[in-house]
Amino acid sequence: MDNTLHQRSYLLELTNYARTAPFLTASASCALFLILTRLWTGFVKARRQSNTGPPEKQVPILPYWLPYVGHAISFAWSFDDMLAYGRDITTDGIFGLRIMGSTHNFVLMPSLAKQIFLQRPAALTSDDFIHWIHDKYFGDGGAARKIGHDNYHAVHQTLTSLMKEAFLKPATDRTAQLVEERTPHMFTLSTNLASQNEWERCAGAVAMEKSAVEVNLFKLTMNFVGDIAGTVLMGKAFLDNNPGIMQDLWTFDSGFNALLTGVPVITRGLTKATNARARINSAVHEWNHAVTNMLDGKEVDAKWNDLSDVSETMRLRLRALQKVDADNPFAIASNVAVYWGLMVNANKVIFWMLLHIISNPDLLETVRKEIKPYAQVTRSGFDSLKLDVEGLLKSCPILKSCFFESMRLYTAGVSYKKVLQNVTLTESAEDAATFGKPRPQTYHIKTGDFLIIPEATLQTDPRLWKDPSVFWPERYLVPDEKDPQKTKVDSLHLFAFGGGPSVCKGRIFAEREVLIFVAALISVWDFTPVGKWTIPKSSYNGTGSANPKSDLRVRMSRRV
Ligand code: HEM
Repeated sequence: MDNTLHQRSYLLELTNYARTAPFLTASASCALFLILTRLWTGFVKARRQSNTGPPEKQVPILPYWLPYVGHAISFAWSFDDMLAYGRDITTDGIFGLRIMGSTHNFVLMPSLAKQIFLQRPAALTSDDFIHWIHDKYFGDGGAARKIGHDNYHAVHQTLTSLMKEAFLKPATDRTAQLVEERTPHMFTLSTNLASQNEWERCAGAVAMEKSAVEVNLFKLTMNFVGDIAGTVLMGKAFLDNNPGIMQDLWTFDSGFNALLTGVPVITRGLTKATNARARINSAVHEWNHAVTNMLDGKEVDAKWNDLSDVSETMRLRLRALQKVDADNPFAIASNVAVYWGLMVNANKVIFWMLLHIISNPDLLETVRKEIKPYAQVTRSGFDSLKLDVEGLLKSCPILKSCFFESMRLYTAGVSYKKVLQNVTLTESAEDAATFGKPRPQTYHIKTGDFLIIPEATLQTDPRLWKDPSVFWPERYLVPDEKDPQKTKVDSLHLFAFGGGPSVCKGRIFAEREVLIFVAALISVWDFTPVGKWTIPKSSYNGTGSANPKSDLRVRMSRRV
């Protein structure tokens, strides 16, 4: 009785105090609430983290301070730091973040990633993620969502044509032909800037003594590759009629992260990105109409007279868009997405791979020796470079291994899936041992959660890759089981192109493109640094492939 009275008077005293100092009381209550949330979520994580408990368990979620909001702020601030932190503090194959009321499970083990790739689209879908990108980044105003599941997929499935011969053969042949024609004659060095090729103008090309040329290597690579790749996908007329389109694309790409948040335009950079997007969308809108009319046998404006070189995939997409009677915002965003996907990944990988090879004299010599039979250079006028693409793809293991290593270090793809049906994932014994766990464990992922494979986090995990920050050209050369005297190239646990139904459909072409450009450039040109060789730090506009934080100036001179 005495005790109860004592408690009541204490409560009364507390209430009176709160009335006299409401601000202080509210602040103290908030702080207490946050601390309790942090303690409780920390406790739950520690329990779930246990590697010695039952083999089946729920995903450990990193502790957080704010209910509902969870990790949203730190994730938006720097998602790669957040993911690296999550990876480094857990031995599990998966960890969770709470973001605005939903659970996002990040997968760290290759064996779990492979199981995710095997799930049917009825269990996991990327649609929500893709629709969000279409809405916020490509600016379709939600058209991809509104057009309905069946219509959306009727258009989407045309992407598989990127992996079929009807696209691949002409696209590879055209790329090789343009690279052969242009690589030995990259520079006009005209004193009139307007007469220069776009890539030399953008690269600030300057003629030096002994017929050397000084350029900014990243800008040169982006624009030289972009011009050819864009021509191969969309046809020459698209670039001829839109001379500023590539520069607009780089500006648009630089706004990826910011546009994706959907925050209204506030900075100058974002305004520039939005304006560039408007110009790209308008160019693709006009092109969509011209090519559709051409396919229908209708008359087209004289400037679109020759559309015979539009790629098979883009023709199929325009037919599919016509069939589902797509409105303009959906038709535009659908085709801009493919053009953008083609333009902002492979050329960056080419830059990094080229730089690692040319800045390492021993590696350069080895690769040149390996590719020599498949990249022949002579001084004979315009026919001075001949590429054997088949040979480059199949008989140049070091070149291919350098490609994988560049992908590992300089791409950050993300496979983002919503869980439509409960999913169970089990770690392999090998992965569990690699992560230092006494045994593999199984996780149950609930409907409504998200499952994400952050490729860059896996690609730089020291448990999976020895010296993960080192560019190691021979990393993927493994003994051939059929003939132990020989080595073969194995991509190991590299999933830079994602996997499962949403896997990168451009991956076969991308590999060909990268090997063709790198082989051609190092066969025709010698590169020396202005100053000394440095590998710049990399940064991402979001996911995708890395940009260098600074460009680097090099001198190029013809070898033969
Ligand atoms: C080295 C260069 C490239 C890298 C690293 C890369 C990476 C990726 C990744 C990580 C995805 C998402 C996969 C997933 O959700 O699991 C993707 C999707 C895609 N990529 Fe690539 N990509 C590259 C080059 C290309 C090229 C040259 C094209 C040609 C057009 C292309 C077209 C696409 C398309 C259309 C998709 C969407 C697939 C779908 O939703 O079904 N990519 N890419």
